[in-house]
Amino acid sequence: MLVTNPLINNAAAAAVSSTTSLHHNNNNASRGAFIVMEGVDRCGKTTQCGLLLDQLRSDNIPAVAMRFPDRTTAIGAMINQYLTGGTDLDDRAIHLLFTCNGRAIVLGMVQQSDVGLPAPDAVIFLDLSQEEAQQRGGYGEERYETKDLQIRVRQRFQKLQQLDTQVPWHVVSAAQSIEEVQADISKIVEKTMAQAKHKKLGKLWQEGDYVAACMQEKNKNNEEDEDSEKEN
Ligand SMILES: Cc1cn([C@H]2C[C@H](O)[C@@H](COP(=O)(O)OP(=O)(O)O)O2)c(=O)[nH]c1=O
Repeated sequence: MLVTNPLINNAAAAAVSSTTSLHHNNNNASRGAFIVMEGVDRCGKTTQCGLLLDQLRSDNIPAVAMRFPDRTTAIGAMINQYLTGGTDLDDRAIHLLFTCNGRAIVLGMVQQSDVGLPAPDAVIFLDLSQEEAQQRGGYGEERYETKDLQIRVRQRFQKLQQLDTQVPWHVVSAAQSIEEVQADISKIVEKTMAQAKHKKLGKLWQEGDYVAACMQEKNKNNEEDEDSEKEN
């Protein structure tokens, strides 16, 4: 979910899985806030974004939601075909389609294609274990909704959170009741909107962060390779 200036409609979140977003423009403020809601499939992004949108509007705060991938565009239709199993695509090709559609898919070198996109004022990460997500409705219908992949997605999110020195990440337990998650999100959104008024909107993966992230990723991969060689 994003809460943002309405001029920005190509917001990006550097992560796997669908992102629901919300744009907000408060006339009394210099600008609105841009907030990304993330998490594994079925953690509750769509539900919580809808609740937040209703709440902001009932408080007379203009807000707009955006969803990634946006399956209504021509590129979104190609992503949809891939996710629902209709077509096969090379990993790099699907990554670029996600980027063109407004978001990224994995860490490391592929971050390059997202450098310079608007950076969120906050990321709200709805944290849910794979076991709990699997018990929720509709799980397993799409290509990425497999146990192993979703476990890796959650680990990648945790890594991304450590690498992201630019954007504040807020981890909310999505295993709570809908009302408890909603209350946690409300507090974060309120604080983020107040802070965003006085801040310039940043750009995603500025060169320094990007290079640092790639180096960390490369070192980690080398360590993992060495560990698996020792095990073999
Ligand atoms: C928010 C929430 C959703 N659900 C269910 C409703 C939906 O059938 C399913 C997925 O919710 P949804 O909001 O669509 O998740 P996402 O957008 O992250 O994929 O989970 C719960 O069981 N408990 C919850 O607390």
